[in-house]
Amino acid sequence: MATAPAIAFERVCKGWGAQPVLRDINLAFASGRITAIVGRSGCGKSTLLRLCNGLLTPDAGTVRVFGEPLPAPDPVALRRRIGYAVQQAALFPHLTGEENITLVARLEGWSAAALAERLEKLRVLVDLPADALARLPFELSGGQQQRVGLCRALFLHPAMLLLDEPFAAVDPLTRRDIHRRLLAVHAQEPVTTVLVTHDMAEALHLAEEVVILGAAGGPQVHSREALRARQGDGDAESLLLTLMGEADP
Ligand SMILES: Nc1ncnc2c1ncn2[C@@H]1O[C@H](COP(=O)(O)OP(=O)(O)OP(=O)(O)O)[C@@H](O)[C@H]1O
Repeated sequence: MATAPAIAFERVCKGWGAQPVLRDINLAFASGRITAIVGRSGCGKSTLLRLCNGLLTPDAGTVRVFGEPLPAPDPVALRRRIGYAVQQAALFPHLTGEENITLVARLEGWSAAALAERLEKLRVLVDLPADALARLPFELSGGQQQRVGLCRALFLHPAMLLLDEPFAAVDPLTRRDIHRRLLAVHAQEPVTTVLVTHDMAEALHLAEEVVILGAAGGPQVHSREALRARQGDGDAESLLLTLMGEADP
């Protein structure tokens, strides 16, 4: 029997005032995969992501997460199963790296030993220097803040990871390193991941499936394999950009 998708959008509409943003969206995100969402600025990528964790509610249609329609009976419990990381990391400025990463687990009453074990595992996986844990966010580099944000999003063993341009603000070399780390984490803990990005290379490097949002006929879903087969490795990024342009309503 086929497994249910981790997230399913069924005829979902969302807008602001009279301005429709997402119209009649049907989409499914497979469990355990990384999917990238690309599309022109303002086409509704972040809106779509926030519909996945119930931060926003659709005007019409249904969002199902782990097979259950939102709103979940216990939205806080649902959100704790979903890691969420955004651009600039959005860390609590008055908490150290460690405190940021472990905050919710401490609220949940994890033992000191369990906290320490999980923290060390993630710290090593994302290659965060041990001394960075004791520092406040303003004392960390942008790349270290991103790593702290990633550890925080992953700490509770989420069933789903939502990443909203989390690597946009770091230099290309650091970004490449964090990509490597994210793939290493994903190999060990294959969590369903939805990544919003403007970076076509990032989308193709990290995701097996790329969704172009904002097309007149609805979202276009492309497998990385098919994109590479059509255009060869080097040019898959250009192909994706061309498809995005063609998809303009
Ligand atoms: N809280 C809000 N109130 C009113 N309008 C909003 C709100 N949030 C988003 N919008 C509008 O909805 C549209 C989609 O926004 P969204 O942030 O989802 O786009 P995006 O594709 O992620 O954009 P970008 O690539 O620039 O980050 C935009 O026109 C935005 O101005």
